[in-house]
Amino acid sequence: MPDATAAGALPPRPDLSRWMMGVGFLLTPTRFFDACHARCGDWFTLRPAPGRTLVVTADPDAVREVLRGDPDVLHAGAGNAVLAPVLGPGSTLLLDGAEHLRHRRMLLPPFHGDRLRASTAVMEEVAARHVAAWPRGQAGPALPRMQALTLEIIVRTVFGVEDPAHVARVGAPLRRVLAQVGTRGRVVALGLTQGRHAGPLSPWRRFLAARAAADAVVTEELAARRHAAPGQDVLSLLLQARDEHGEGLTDAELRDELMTLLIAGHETTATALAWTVERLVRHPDVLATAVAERRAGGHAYLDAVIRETLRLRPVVPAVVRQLRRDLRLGGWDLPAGVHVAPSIYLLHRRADLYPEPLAFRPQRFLDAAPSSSTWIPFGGGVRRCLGASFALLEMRVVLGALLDAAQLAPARGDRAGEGTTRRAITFAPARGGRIVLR
Ligand code: HEM
Repeated sequence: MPDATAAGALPPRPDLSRWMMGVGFLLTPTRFFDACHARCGDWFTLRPAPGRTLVVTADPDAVREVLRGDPDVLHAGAGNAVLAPVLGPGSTLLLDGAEHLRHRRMLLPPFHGDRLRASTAVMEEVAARHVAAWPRGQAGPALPRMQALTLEIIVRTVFGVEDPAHVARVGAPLRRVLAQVGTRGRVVALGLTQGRHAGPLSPWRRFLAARAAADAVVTEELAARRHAAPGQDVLSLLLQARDEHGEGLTDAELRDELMTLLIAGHETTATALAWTVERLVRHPDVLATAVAERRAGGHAYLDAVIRETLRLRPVVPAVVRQLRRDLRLGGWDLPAGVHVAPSIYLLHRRADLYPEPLAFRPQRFLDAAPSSSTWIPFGGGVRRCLGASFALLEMRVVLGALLDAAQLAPARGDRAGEGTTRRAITFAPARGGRIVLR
């Protein structure tokens, strides 16, 4: 659908310089969104790329309406089109309508109920082994360590493989794809060279080569599994899953879904874990309470720490929906084609929803469970992250293993909180969550 250009109907555009509009969005994203909010309030319009109109909102009523609205009018798949080069067109994240529901129904069961509980043993074993091997007494970023750990968990959960060499053979090409979008500079370079006919060393061509290598490994695993006896892993369950017409997913669809689960399923969780330790080492009282609770065998406070981190440092800063027809929202008549983006980042920082919103205070979530309309790090409605329960359990297990095995401290001279950097579509700690383990 062509994007809308009917500017008159749209919320204001922030009066920021062209440079700030382009570079701020990519390089200093939280400062950029704070500046837009300060200038325009809860609604503003951005043009992040030619022909793309993004209406950002932090208005709680509108956010609720968008997340719970008619999925045939509010297309999330079209809104996520930017992910297509990495995930492929058959990814749940990129589908809409009946096809989206068909895929989602088949993907959900492995990540819930008994199946989810069965994943705990893998999470515990991997977490304890990785944490034991992390260097002691030396400052370093938590993020790469968390990425290696969550990658092993998701590869083992999805493919049911245990042999370390096999896990590495599947995991390494996936990390190489993500490395292509892993820094601010690379995101900018990729955007500038995307789709252009350039030499083999151009960022876009290098990205395509990395993706082809990852594709090849996933396709190979898939082919091998089609001929093997089914196990309890996610791929075995997906191979057996059938829709209401008795049809399963094709190989091309399965490939894209596996890519989605592997990538969406570990990079986000690793970043959330890095933010959690970044926050914990700067709040010794919170850290001490979490350790004491762990020794007493509980996890309610640790869960609240995780929820508070996801509130204040959401890994995915916004969800996006493209309008398939004109829609009135928050008093604005938005034309079909526009992209509407409920801002998770701005919503979570509203003083009317969270008193003293910038304070890191896990207690908020001990007194009351998070509300599904004001705490939305996993999005919402029929598009809510289908790995949310998996991610929350994994975070509890990994942080628990960390608190059991080591004392956490901030790196020397590193008392101030870390800023935010953009890694592809995620917001990550600027220095990777630097900590020292003792
Ligand atoms: C802390 C970790 C995670 C965060 C913050 C996160 C966040 C999100 C968000 C914001 C969305 C979009 C929701 C919307 O548009 O309303 C999403 C969708 C999705 N996530 Fe996650 N996610 C995480 C972990 C995971 C894991 C572990 C998996 C898989 C094992 C996963 C798989 C997916 C999938 C398949 C979708 C698409 C759902 C759909 O469109 O129906 N995510 N996630």
